Amino acid sequence: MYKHLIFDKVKRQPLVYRLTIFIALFIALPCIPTTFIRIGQQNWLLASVDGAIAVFCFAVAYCVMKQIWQELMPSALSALIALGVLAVVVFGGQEHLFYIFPACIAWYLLSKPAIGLSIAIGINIAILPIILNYDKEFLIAFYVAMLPFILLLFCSSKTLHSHHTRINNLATIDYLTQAGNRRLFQQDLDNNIRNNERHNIPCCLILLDMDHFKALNDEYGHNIGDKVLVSVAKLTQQRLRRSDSLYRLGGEEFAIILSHSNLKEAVLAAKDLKRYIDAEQDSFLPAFTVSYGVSQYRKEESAEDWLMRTDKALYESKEMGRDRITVTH
Ligand SMILES: Nc1nc2c(ncn2[C@@H]2O[C@H](COP(=O)(O)OP(=O)(O)OP(=O)(O)O)[C@@H](O)[C@H]2O)c(=O)[nH]1
Repeated sequence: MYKHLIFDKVKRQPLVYRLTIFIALFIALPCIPTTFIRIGQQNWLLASVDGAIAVFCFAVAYCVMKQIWQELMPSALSALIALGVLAVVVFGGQEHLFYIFPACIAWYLLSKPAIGLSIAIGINIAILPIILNYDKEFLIAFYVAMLPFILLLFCSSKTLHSHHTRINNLATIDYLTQAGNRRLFQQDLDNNIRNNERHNIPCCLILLDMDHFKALNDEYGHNIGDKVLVSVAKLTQQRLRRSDSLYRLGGEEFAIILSHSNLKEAVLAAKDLKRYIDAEQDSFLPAFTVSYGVSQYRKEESAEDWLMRTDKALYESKEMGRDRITVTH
């Protein structure tokens, strides 16, 4: 019964944690009998090294399972790897090689991949002269045993990468239109301002706001309204250059940051976009128009001031009758 409870707990962990628990147990379990064998041989040094490794790995598995002390894990694993290298180099315990590599992989899984990989490669190169003195059969057995871990490394790096991309998308992409969200907009706006201040790279902003969207929603329903929003984002994305990015600021308001563009180029881009959106609308959806505000970043202006200035231009478009572009200089 208790066994099942533990198994269930492990099964509920994310894949990366499950792999780490597996690796920690893979290292810990063989260390128990070897500790007793060393005690029998009265080899106290290696007995304490093996005992320490077993305790260490059980502690790592426990902490990962309980998801506690995560921030201590890289240090714990570093200590484990150091202990392994010490055992190999100083005491000549060649079987300790078997956990250095998995421990590096656990390091890689739990922390930054680049650091984990560098440690794994660095340690393997460092202990190469010692390994080369071992007999051939041992080396073949060692690398064959390590093969599943190398495969694990590749599989887990793919999983980690896709997890990372998913989390990043959830945090920065608008779920409806797949444009960047307001948080990403704020970040990119700051980055563009920094680039302008440091390298004098011009950047522009276009704000877009759907006209009479409330009326469209009221007449055709919220679902059709959503489809219109998706369609606006799609048409806009089709027209943007690689260096331009689209964001949904909320409701029916969008923004485009044009990195590397001056005001003249931004006005041309806005006119071209307006023409395209007006001409290419989906015939299955109700017709709509959009108002625009265009501006270029002015030196030493804050992000809020720049946004407010562009918003004023957009407001002017609305005031003047909508379905038009207003430029602020
Ligand atoms: N379908 C849909 N509607 C939304 C969404 N977010 C906001 N809206 C609606 O967008 C409408 C915006 O209305 P207003 O701010 O009055 O703007 P408007 O009717 O476009 O008028 P003007 O901007 O002055 O032309 C509101 O009715 C909101 O409910 C959304 O995600 N989907």
